[in-house]
Parts: sequence; C-alpha cells; structure tokens
Amino acid sequence: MSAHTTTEDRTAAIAPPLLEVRNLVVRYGKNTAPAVDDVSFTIGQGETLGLIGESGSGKTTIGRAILGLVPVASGRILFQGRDITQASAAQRRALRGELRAVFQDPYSSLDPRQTIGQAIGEPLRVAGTSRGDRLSRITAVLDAVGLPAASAARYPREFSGGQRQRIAIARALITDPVLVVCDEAVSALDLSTQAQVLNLLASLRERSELGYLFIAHDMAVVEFLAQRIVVLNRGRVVEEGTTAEVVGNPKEHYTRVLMAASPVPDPDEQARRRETWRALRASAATDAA
Ligand SMILES: Nc1ncnc2c1ncn2[C@@H]1O[C@H](COP(=O)(O)OP(=O)(O)OP(=O)(O)O)[C@@H](O)[C@H]1O
Repeated sequence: MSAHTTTEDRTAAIAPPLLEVRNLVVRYGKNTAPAVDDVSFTIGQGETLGLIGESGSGKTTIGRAILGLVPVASGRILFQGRDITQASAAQRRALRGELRAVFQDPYSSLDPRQTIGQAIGEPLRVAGTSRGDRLSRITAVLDAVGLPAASAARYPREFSGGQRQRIAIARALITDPVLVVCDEAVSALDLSTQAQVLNLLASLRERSELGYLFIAHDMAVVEFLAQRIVVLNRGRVVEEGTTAEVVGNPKEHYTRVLMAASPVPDPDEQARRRETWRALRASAATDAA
C-alpha cells in the first residue's frame, strides 16, 4: 500500500459500497444557486435508497449526475469504489450495463417504431451479443417482469402504461445491472398499477441483489420500497435515516409536510394503501424465499 493511501481509500478497498455520493454540487448556470448543494449518501449492495423532496428540490438532478447526464461542479461519485465523477464517454459506455435507469414516462420512453424485442435487446445488440443469446435473454427478462414472450414482436402502442413501465424495467434489467436509478418510475401510473410495479421491483431486488436509487415525491411509494430515505429540500439533505425512522418519527417539519402532501391526502386511504403494500411486500419476500 503506498504512503499516499488514505484511511478512506483503505476502507473502500475492503468493502466499497455500490454507490457513494460525496459532497455533490451541481449548478445549471454560473450565477445561479446550486440545484444540488453538498449532498452525500451511500447505497449498499442490494439496498434501496429512497430520495424524496418537493418539486425542484434536486432529486432528478442527482440521478442525472450519477448517470453522467449533467456535469458535476464539485464533489465525487464513486460506483463500486471507482470514481465516475468525470468519466469519459467511453468509460460511461462501459458502465451502461451495470448502472441502468427507469424514468417516469412510460409513453415517451419507448420508440413507437421499434418492437418491444428491439427496444429491450438494444443494449445487448450494441454490446455485440449474438442474436440467439439476445432472444433467449429477452424472453427471460420479459418473463421476469410478467409479460409473455410473444410481447417481443409487438409495438409500444399495443401496451398499457403499466405494461410499458414493465417493458422499461425489462430493458433496464437485460444487462444484469447492479444498480438501477428509478426516477418517478411509478408516478404516472394509477394506484393499483403502481402497487403491481412496486411489487415487481421489490421481488426483482430480492432475487438478484439489485440496488435501487428510488426517486419519488410520494412518501407512501418510497416507504414501500426503500430501506433508507434521504429527504431533500432546495438541493440540500435535511433528514436521512432508515425508513422506519424517517416515516415513523420524522425529525424535520419539512418531512412531515411532505408526508401530509402525499397524493392520497385522506389518512384512512393512506393507511389502507400502506396495508395493501405491506401485504404485497410480505408476499414478494415469501415468493423470493
Ligand atoms: N435543465 C435545467 N436547466 C436549468 N435549471 C434546471 C434544469 N433542470 C432542473 N433545473 C433546476 O434545478 C432545480 C432542481 O430540479 P430537479 O428537476 O432536479 O428537481 P426535482 O426534485 O427532481 O423536481 P421534480 O420532482 O419536479 O422533478 C430546480 O430549481 C430546477 O428549476
């Protein structure tokens, strides 16, 4: 070990977290306030971190910085111990298999001219995977998200919003990623479809030790999936802890307001929804065992 190795580096060499964001700052203009201001968090292997905050608090910007879609002003992003803060285009391409994303809009995220098989198989085609291997992998991921193999020959317009989001998840999974950034991945779906897709994400995580950065503005949705939660306000972390801590005993008034502003304002309805999702989570865990 060189004389320049720091204690931090040694710790990382033993067990690097899946993702480590350190003192991240992102600005959209030189003279504007940072959209993300000194944000730090880690995600362990197979862990789901929920990122919550009101509109404009910087959630999407953090996801985009991790995916290399916006430049980082300062701070560091480490993926499995590797510094990817200033990764080159070639380094980003090499990361594409391990680090994937699912975005909000299931209608605009698929090219209407591509079949589902083409859309899902695209990352493998780019990587030079043979046609035969591609087809069997497409069938396997369609099965994993609960869609029949015949869906591969069909077009996006033939699917509902919930089915399209399953297709987007299949496309994220096809490369066997270790981390998926889900940015408002269920927000555009109706309640029962949300529950189905959340349940799917939970069962995929149990099966393959997948980590998620789960970005949402709805606390009830985050509560269902996340083991830990980071609360953002105006680009800064105002609270973080385990889901039980943040939801059960929020320290900040801002967090309580966020919880009260859930899209389901009726407390009885919220309680029913939580119960349904708890039951779904329990059944997902049983299925995975
Ligand atoms: N492309 C951009 N150019 C300039 N400013 C931007 C851009 N994208 C986001 N911002 C600003 O950065 C801040 C954080 O936005 P961001 O989209 O990350 O927040 P968010 O928490 O994801 O919001 P929402 O829940 O509405 O998606 C906001 O003030 C927003 O106006």
